[in-house]
Amino acid sequence: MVLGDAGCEVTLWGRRAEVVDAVNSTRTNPGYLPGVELPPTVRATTDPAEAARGAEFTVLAVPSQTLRGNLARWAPLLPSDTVLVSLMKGVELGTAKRMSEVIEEVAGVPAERVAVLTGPNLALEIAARQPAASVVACSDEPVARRLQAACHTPYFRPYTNTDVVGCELGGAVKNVIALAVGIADGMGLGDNTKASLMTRGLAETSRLGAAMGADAHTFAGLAGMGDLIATCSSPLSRNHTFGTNLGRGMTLEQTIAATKQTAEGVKSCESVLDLARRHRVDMPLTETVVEIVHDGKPPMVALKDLMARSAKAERR
Ligand SMILES: NC(=O)C1=CN([C@@H]2O[C@H](COP(=O)(O)OP(=O)(O)OC[C@H]3O[C@@H](n4cnc5c(N)ncnc54)[C@H](O)[C@@H]3O)[C@@H](O)[C@H]2O)C=CC1
Ligand SMILES: O=C(CO)COP(=O)(O)O
Repeated sequence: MVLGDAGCEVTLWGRRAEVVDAVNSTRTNPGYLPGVELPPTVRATTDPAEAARGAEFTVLAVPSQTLRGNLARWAPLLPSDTVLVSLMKGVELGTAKRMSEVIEEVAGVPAERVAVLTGPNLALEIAARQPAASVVACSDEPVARRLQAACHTPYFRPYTNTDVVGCELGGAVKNVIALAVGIADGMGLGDNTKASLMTRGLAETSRLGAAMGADAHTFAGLAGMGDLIATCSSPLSRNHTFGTNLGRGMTLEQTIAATKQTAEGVKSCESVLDLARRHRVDMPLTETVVEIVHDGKPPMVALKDLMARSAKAERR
């Protein structure tokens, strides 16, 4: 919708024929975005070759853990000069790779042909065409500027950045922190607790970023603090809602059953912790989320353990 509103010709690929037909015949996607009118320049197809044909940008927005398998099928169909754009906010389980790294590896393209779009961009608010800012990151700045022009509309304001690592980490780790804040919400805890989790969550994201060569400024920007605030405060966030349900006492199975869409942090908390261990970075909040979500640790016990950690300086 954003690309179409910005004047691009867009071909969406979808795996379900009934969704593709609905988009083409009604110009809406009733299952996901009821009532949102898509621009006339947006069409849909179930044929990936048709979607890829002649694409200046190939925008990838499948759940992170499915990217490798999907892209392996699409890669041979892509134009040789297309720029691949990741909207995904996750880290691959097993490899601990960021989405742009998976793209480079599977599509066999250099980093200059891979870009990332990220920021405080809750889908339902964007679909309502409410004003929002965002970041388009690419190691090749002219490519970032081309993508910026392609998605700039009166309601969507993208800024360029060349720090791909920092932008991707900001997007993936904030989902883990949003789970923690949601859990606190579900436990009935107040704003001091939530602000403390968000701030210390950003501190551990920045520590990981420093170890991985990211620019510290990125975490104070839209891809870091901006997205963290939106996701941790909004009832529209799937990660925040997932955490709230856990904090209210629902089991993991009940919470998964109640979640219709992707809550990336549920899987990525494990791959972020894997990354932290590979880089020898202490990420106590991420570790706590893994313990609650995957090891069944009761949230109240987890919180007590977090608070009982040894006293530290704020900046290390
Ligand atoms: N929804 C949001 O507000 C935002 C989402 N994102 C990111 O975008 C990425 C995708 O998220 P959403 O679109 O919200 O998730 P979603 O769960 O709403 O939708 C993902 C789409 O992929 C399809 N899908 C699911 N499994 C698939 C598979 N194995 N192969 C092919 N297609 C599959 C689904 O049918 C659906 O159409 C995530 O990484 C998320 O973090 C980023 C910014 C905002
Ligand atoms: O990334 C998002 C907003 O920027 C969406 O967050 P959720 O995936 O938690 O809904």
